[in-house]
Amino acid sequence: MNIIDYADADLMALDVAQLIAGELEDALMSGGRATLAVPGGETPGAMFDDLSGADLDWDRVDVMLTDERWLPEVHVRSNARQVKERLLTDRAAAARFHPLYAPAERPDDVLADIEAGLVPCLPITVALIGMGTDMHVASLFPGGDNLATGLAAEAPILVPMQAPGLSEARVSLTARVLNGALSKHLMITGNPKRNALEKAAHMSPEDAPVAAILEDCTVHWAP
Ligand SMILES: O=C1O[C@H](COP(=O)(O)O)[C@@H](O)[C@H](O)[C@H]1O
Repeated sequence: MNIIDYADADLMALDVAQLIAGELEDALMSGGRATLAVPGGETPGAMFDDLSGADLDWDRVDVMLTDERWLPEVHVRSNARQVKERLLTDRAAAARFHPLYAPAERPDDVLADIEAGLVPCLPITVALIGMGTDMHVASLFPGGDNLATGLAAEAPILVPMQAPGLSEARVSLTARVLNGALSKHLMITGNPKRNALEKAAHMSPEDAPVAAILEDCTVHWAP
């Protein structure tokens, strides 16, 4: 595993933002568009703050989430809400955002439409992925009802996901789509996640979904 250790989370945020900006800039040099996939949760906020001011042709960048909680964007737990408030500001406000949520009772009702909107943005140029201490990545949860589909070689772009203990339904990019990214970064903080990651490296993706995305992935860790 390629793990970069940082002295603290602020330094990690700054470095990851610079790395991602550089990778997007390289991709944009060919004249086309680039796609950035980002996680929700607590970990990426500071990195979003740093990346939002990067001097890039943001109007040629598509931004999508790795996963979403099935909640309207006004909800405090909405991953889209955080992306809009902390990443798509400053220069990055010019990027094109592709939400994974649409107003419908269940993800299944609108998933095909959301997937159709993502097709032109694939493959992902840079995927930043988050992980929980339970070893879930994106919303590929251990014990999730659609985990097998989310890990399958022929998986669709998105899977709906329900898992024990979750307070709402989820939608997630599948491991196939995350692994199709030209560059993959996993960003985690704290010893419990570090220990979980090291354990996961010897486990099956069915038990530790993060194991499905570790190949060719750079891990960034701060205490
Ligand atoms: O629920 C989620 O959790 C993971 C990890 O979040 P964190 O708060 O521990 O950083 C996140 O990567 C995912 O996008 C999110 O929906």
